Amino acid sequence: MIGTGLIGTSIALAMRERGAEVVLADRDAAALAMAVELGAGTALPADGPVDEPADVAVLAVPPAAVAVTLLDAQKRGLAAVYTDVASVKALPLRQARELGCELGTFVPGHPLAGRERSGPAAARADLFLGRSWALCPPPETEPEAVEAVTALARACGAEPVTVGAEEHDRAVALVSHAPHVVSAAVAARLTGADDMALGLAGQGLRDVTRIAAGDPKLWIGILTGNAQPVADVLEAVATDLAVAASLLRDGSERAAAHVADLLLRGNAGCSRIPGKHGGDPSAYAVVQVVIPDRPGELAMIFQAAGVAGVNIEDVRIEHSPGRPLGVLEISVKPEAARRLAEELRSRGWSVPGLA
Ligand SMILES: NC(=O)c1ccc[n+]([C@@H]2O[C@H](COP(=O)([O-])OP(=O)(O)OC[C@H]3O[C@@H](n4cnc5c(N)ncnc54)[C@H](O)[C@@H]3O)[C@@H](O)[C@H]2O)c1
Ligand SMILES: O=C(O)C(=O)C[C@]1(C(=O)O)C=C[C@@H](O)C=C1
Repeated sequence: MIGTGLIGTSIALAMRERGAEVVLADRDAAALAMAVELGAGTALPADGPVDEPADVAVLAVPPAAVAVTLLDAQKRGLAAVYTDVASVKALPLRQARELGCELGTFVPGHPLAGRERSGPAAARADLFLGRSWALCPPPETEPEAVEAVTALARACGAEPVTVGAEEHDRAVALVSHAPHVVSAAVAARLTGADDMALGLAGQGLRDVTRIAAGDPKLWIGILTGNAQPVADVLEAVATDLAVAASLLRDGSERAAAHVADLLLRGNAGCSRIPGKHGGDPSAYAVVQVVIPDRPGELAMIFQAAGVAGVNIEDVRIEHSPGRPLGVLEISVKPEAARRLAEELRSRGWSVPGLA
């Protein structure tokens, strides 16, 4: 593993859980030491060739560092197969080609999972469970190399998806990169907000701005590395926003109907975002349980689900800090929803829906 930040350490931890031997490197000694301390693997000697090449070397460094890191790793003979995890794919591949890297053993990759925090301390072995992992091998890549990286992605619990580098970049401009900029633009409005306004912030603002907390240094590399596709999406979003603003100023009923059209298109777009397993999000039923803010409450609810023989597919907690109650939303197979609701009611919890 070269690069022991959030993604590199998360992959290393996931592979360690599956019993793999992992060797780690990072130019930042503190990041490397933390990853070793977390049990992600052992440190690779700083330079020179290695006695025994690894099966796969993962380059988990910023997009602009991928090609030079690949060249260096290949010169050292670190592994049989190489992959990276950068959020953009055409740029590192083009740079790798220009630098004369060996492309037969290189499988550009991108796990579609992450966090708004950087560094090894934020790493999680379960980060990739149920997520897509894009693989963008160029024509030169050997099938055995693709197979090895496919197996790595699967071992981390992800679902490999093979796609061309340019097509990948256009897709993530829409589903990841432009949304990041939009989130940042909303959050940026808050810098001058007064404390009273900020005190009124609810979950909506937190949902829209979570990713805006991401590392600007990493993100500027991602955005400039995928500039044209991101700019295309941002221009379309900006047009929608400008039209909505001028319609709201207009204030007429006809104008309100046009704004409502944007909101309806928003609903339609939301409903197209796949659920946890990449399937139809409506495939699960949601059981809502009112929970008192007491220690042990969640454990008891999960135990009750186990007693009822109900597999929990996903959970989410809605609660306003400082309030004594919250709502636990448990996603289950539709046929199990009523059984779970009855079990929870029989144990004294309030389950308002599913009469
Ligand atoms: N953060 C996310 O949500 C996310 C998700 C998927 C993919 N990615 C991609 O994963 C890669 C790593 O991102 P991260 O979030 O783990 O960042 P990070 O900042 O947590 O970690 C990056 C690590 O790479 C190291 N590094 C930088 N240049 C290096 C070099 N030349 N040689 C060796 N080490 C070097 C840094 O010291 C750092 O420890 C990026 O390419 C990013 O686009 C990020
Ligand atoms: O969930 C987050 O915090 C992320 O930023 C993850 C996210 C994404 O947009 O989904 C961000 C960039 C990566 O390349 C892959 C995943």
